[in-house]
Amino acid sequence: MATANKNLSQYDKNTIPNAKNFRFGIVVSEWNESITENLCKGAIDALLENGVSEENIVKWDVPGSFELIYGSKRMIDTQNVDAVIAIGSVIQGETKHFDFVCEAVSQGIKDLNVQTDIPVVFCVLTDNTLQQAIDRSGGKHGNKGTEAGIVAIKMAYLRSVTS
Ligand SMILES: Nc1c(NC[C@H](O)[C@H](O)[C@H](O)CO)[nH]c(=O)[nH]c1=O
Ligand SMILES: CC(=O)[C@@H](O)COP(=O)(O)O
Repeated sequence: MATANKNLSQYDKNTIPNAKNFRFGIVVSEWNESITENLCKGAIDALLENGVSEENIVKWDVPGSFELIYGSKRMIDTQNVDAVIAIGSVIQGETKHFDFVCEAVSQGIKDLNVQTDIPVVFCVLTDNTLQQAIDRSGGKHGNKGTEAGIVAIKMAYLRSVTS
C-alpha cells in the first residue's frame, strides 16, 4: 500500500503497549531541518501520548542523514535506550548523490538492527520533491514521525518480552 493510500498519523491506541518504563533515543538530521523537526515533533508527541516520560527521551542532532548511522550507534552504546528513532529527509537533487545517501543510510540502519540488541526505526523520508516531504511530515499524508514513534514503542515492547 502506498503512503498515498494511508494516513501515517493514524493508529489504534488500543493496540499500543504502555511505554511508561521505556527509554527512547531520537537522532535527527539537520539537512532539510523544517521537515526533520516536524517529523521529530510527531515522534515525540506519539511517545508522550502513550505514556513515555519526557526524561526518558534523549534527542541528538547530526549534520545529515548519512550521520544517522554513527549517531544511532553512539546513542545505543551510551544512553541505555530501549529503541532509537533515526529521523532524516533526503530530497533528490541534480546528481546521483541522493541514491548513494539513501542506500547507505538504509543499509547502515539495517546493519544496526542486525548487529545490536536495540531496534532502530527507519524514519528517513526519501522524496523526489520538497512537496512530497512536506506531505509526509504533517501534511496531507500525515506524519511519518508519528508512525515511527509507534513503531519504536512496539519494537521496544517486543524486545522486552523476548529478552
Ligand atoms: N542531500 C542531503 C543530504 N546530504 C548530506 C549527507 O547526508 C551527509 O551529511 C554528507 O554526505 C556528509 O557525510 N543529507 C540529507 O539528510 N538530506 C539530503 O537531502
Ligand atoms: C540527497 C543529496 O545529497 C542531494 O540533495 C544533493 O543535491 P545535488 O545532487 O544537487 O548535489
